[in-house]
Amino acid sequence: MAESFPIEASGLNHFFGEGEARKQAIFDLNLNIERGSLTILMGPSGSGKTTVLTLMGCLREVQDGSVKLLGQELNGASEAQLVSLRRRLGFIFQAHNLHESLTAAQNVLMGLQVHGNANPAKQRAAADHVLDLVGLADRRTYLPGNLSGGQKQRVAVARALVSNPDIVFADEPTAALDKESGHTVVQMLKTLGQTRQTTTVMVTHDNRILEMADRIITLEDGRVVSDRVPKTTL
Ligand SMILES: Nc1ncnc2c1ncn2[C@@H]1O[C@H](COP(=O)(O)OP(=O)(O)OP(=O)(O)O)[C@@H](O)[C@H]1O
Repeated sequence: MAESFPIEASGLNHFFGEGEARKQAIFDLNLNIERGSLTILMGPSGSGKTTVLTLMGCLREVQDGSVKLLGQELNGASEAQLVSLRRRLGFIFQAHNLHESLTAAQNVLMGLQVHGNANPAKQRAAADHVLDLVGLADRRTYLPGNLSGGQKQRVAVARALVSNPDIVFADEPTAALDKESGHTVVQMLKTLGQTRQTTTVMVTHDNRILEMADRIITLEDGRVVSDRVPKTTL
């Protein structure tokens, strides 16, 4: 049997507002995303990127059409089904939302909280492992206030990855970073795609990282206007 895609959207529409104020934000989106790939969603402000990311990430209810995530239909899914799916996802946002009073390692451990009462020693080992992966092994006891912007974002990446998610959704993860730190963060996600088959979907305006993607999808006014492979990965 052919393996299914980790993300499949078909005939997806989305609306905001009620009555006269009702406005369609996404129009008939059809998209299959390959396992282990790094896909960038781009497009002008208001084109629907965040709406698509949050629909795919089980953060917004699917109103019309279909989104299948890891084989599970989201349209009509129960809260219990959504909760168990979210445990298989990692999220990285522009505002990294680290807890200022917790060390880097404790912030990363927060990424395992939703996963119940696994062995604390194993959880700490997992947190140390991902901090090592993002090059911050020697900063594990630092508070966010003592880390640079790039280091904080790498802690946020480690927190998203500590549960070994099947899919990572990232919204502008490099916006606050210098070129080198942004490159490091994206390279890390790309490597995970190759080593663990982690699938990443990333919204970005950052032209500096486009060529690192496997696929670039451009939205305009809620529709896909271009779906291409960057020249350098051909
Ligand atoms: N909660 C909301 N209520 C009403 N309209 C919304 C809401 N969220 C988004 N929209 C509208 O839906 C459309 C798509 O918005 P979305 O935030 O997905 O765009 P975007 O491409 O992510 O933009 P940006 O790059 O500015 O973040 C826009 O017209 C926006 O005004």
